[in-house]
Amino acid sequence: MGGMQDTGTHVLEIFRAAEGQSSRRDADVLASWRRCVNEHRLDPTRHLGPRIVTQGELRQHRQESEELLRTARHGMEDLYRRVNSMGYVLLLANARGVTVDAIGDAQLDRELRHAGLITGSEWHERDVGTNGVGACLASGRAITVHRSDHFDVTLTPLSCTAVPIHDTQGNLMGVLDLSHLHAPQDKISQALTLEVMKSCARRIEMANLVCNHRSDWILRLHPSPEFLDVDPMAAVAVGADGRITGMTHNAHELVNRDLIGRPFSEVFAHEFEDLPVLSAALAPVEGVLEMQSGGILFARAVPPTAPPRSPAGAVALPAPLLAIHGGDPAMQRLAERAAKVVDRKISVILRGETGTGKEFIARAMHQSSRRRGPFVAINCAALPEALIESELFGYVPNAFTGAHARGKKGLIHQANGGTLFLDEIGDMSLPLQGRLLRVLAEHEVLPVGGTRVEPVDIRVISASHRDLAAQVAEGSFRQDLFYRLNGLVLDVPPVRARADLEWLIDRIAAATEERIGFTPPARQRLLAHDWPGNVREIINVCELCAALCEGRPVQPDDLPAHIAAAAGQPDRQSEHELLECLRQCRGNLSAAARLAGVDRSTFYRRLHRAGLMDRRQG
Ligand SMILES: Nc1ncnc2c1ncn2[C@@H]1O[C@H](COP(=O)(O)OP(=O)(O)OP(=O)(O)O)[C@@H](O)[C@H]1O
Repeated sequence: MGGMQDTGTHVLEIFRAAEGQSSRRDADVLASWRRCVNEHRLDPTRHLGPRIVTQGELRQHRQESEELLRTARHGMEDLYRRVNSMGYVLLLANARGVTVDAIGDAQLDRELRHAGLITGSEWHERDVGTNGVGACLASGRAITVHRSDHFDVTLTPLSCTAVPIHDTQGNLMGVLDLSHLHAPQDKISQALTLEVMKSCARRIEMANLVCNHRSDWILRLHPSPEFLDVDPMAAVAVGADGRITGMTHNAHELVNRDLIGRPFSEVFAHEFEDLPVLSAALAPVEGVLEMQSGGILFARAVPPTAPPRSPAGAVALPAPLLAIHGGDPAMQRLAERAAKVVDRKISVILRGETGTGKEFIARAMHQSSRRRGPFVAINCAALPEALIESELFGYVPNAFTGAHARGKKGLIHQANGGTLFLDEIGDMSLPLQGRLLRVLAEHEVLPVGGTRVEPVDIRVISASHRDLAAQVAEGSFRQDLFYRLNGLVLDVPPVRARADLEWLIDRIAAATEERIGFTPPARQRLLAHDWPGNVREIINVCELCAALCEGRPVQPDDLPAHIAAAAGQPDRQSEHELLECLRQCRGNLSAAARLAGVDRSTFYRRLHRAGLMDRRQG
């Protein structure tokens, strides 16, 4: 990268600013510099550069950011079309600062890679110093980090304009960043970019609100009437019970008070029943809405486009749990039961074969809960016996030969305020089971070599592919620990028993970097394959296809031979046999499946394969 700032001058300016000297830099940039020096203890003389996460980590980040990716993609493409060939790259980072999507000029590929402006780069301010994504995440505000505003001198040729994207509940979902590799010296050159980016984020949030709140009234808001219909400044969603259910971030600023969950009439000086009057059908001119806090806004109400949500008795699932399946009845039941306990002190055991998504579900439960601490996963079978104790419980300074002089926090401590996921709990040794029991019973950890216990607040989700009750009976698992862990048992079905196979394949395909798609014959082969239990096999196939196809749709020939051949296998029951089972059982799917000698999901899949049923039914 050319145009780098002189290191000495740069470092000096940062240190002076961190000491509180006045500066002509923007206040948000100065605040970030100060955080970097005083809180994160970063050294401006060192080249920090973004870490590039592993492929596995990237897949995980993309899966967790599914809603963000879906929400932002259209807006990103639209924006990129306007700045194409102008030396820009558009990045989408999740709330942890990891780039989960990027659109850039293919001709600049080498330069972009060199600068780390690619998917999988991690831009948290704590690691990389002041940068667009990191500073935007830290402040929650739109920002331009222009050239020498960057903390790391090697980033100073760049100009990065980053805007926050919020979900409909007001939580920061991620950051959209437009970076220029060789921006002009003058920061004012980027003023327009900042405004364009803000408007792009606003429209993304607006589209997301409309898409996620089809059953609610949408109220578009603007301080003046001219833009109300074409580009409203903000919007809120109002549910059938008259309470505000969602908003775009600007609504919060426009109305200047908390909105989510509040009755409409508490925020505005109008009754919920008045909303139809503000709808376009009844009011050819925009309505004037008075706020309870004083002041007025122009408003246009759009009626619901879908029937009301949550019929009596149905559980409203939080988004992360909603995203663990695509209509499989057993998974739906699992998600509903899980949703009921996410914020309770009930221990959960996830039971299922290896690779069925136990950790994936545990993460979704953590994300659905109110716990703000981290999710820490421990594979009890993979930790080396000699290390397991110090890894779990930590140790005090110089606790044993080779120990770190400053001591170390254990994994249990790291999960404080969050969720501890204990995978393969059945493989834990009996002595360690005893120590874990103490942590769970007393809510405190005793580090190795220590004499003072430290309090911890953790929620435990454990997983096992073994039968823990049988292990208790044979004496290899402590009964008292079993009772502590065994609150709610959730059985995770293997892939072969899932009725949402097509959804699962599409979801995993969409999470590949190339976002692969399948031609109809390839899709048919994939659906006809008898998958084993492990989701990882689908991941492997999708990644292989992504590598082989380089962006074009996947053909049957691109699939591994055993899958490409699947459609010709004669293992299927004939259409006649399937229909006969159904007829004998008067259309009762479960009974027909029993009659055919298979489980319900397999029977259902066979019906689908034989073209006798739409996969979305049933
Ligand atoms: N519903 C899903 N959608 C997309 N990917 C999934 C889903 N469920 C699981 N996966 C992916 O499948 C892989 C295996 O899942 P996970 O590690 O959660 O399984 P596990 O049951 O905990 O495995 P193990 O028993 O080996 O620890 C992971 O990469 C995970 O991200």
